[in-house]
Amino acid sequence: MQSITKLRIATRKSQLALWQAEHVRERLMAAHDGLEVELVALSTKGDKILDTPLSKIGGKGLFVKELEEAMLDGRADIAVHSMKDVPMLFPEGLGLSVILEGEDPTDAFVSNHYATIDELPEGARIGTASLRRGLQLREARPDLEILNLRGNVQTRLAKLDDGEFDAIILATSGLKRLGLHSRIAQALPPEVCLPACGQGALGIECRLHDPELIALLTPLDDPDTATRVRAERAMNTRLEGGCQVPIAGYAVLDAASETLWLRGLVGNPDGSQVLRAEGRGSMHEPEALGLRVAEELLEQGAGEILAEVYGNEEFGDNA
Ligand SMILES: NCc1[nH]cc(CCC(=O)O)c1CC(=O)O
Repeated sequence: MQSITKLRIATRKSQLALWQAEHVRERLMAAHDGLEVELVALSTKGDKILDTPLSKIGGKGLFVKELEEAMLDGRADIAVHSMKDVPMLFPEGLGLSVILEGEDPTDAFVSNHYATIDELPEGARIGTASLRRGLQLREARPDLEILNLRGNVQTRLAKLDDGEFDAIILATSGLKRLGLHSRIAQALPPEVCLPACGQGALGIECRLHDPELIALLTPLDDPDTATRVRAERAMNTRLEGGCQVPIAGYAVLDAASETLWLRGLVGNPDGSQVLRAEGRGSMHEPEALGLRVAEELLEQGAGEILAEVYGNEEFGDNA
């Protein structure tokens, strides 16, 4: 017998966050007859401060802290996160309970004038605040001018439409969720732009000592996506990747052979040094594979590159 009759979801107020929370609300109501689910919309530090590079505001989990406080003091029961924004460590008592089926994990090239990144003319202006995206773009096209671009998805699109940029890069998943498929000029293949760890996947955070609540959430879990994300996050954790780092990690699951293929990348922001490593391993041991790929990157000098980035004030967004 299910005794929880009402659940509150803490969410940020951006359209994408609201879409994601609403999606989980509908999934939960479909899984549990008569369950009432309510959204509790909160402003986070990362949403309020838009004129400063994220690195200067400081603190990991700029977008999740307020949501976690709401769960800890009982104003909310769960929080829905884009997995790529979720820090590696959780406050005492909280943790991830389920990972939902993932959307397309790629990055999207978005432009009003050019169909692909290769069509961009020499010296074109491209907007992104992500070190990960910036360094891979520089590597592919050293001639491009890479400019800082912050704000939520709609703000970023508005800046593109105002002519500030010839193109911008956004997560394909975010655009699809918001019904903005038509904005995607080109889904960048992982060979051109390896996605962020956890990109495209949603996770639910909750109080871990609440078995009844966790049982209620379990039907939403997608084990294949969870496996993929666990490998990517294990790699990120070993590299001590916070959220504002030039690290990419992308795992692909082959269910038939029960193997996982993980590719990782670390680079310095100007793209002058880009390290890559990859590995295959059992889908039953995703963390072991993540560790192995991380170790290979560290052997190539990833630690030195990251130490330099962490010591530098200028680094940017986590996308
Ligand atoms: N950094 C912001 C952010 N966090 C999650 C997404 C949506 C994609 C996802 O679910 O991973 C986005 C937007 C973007 O990167 O364009």
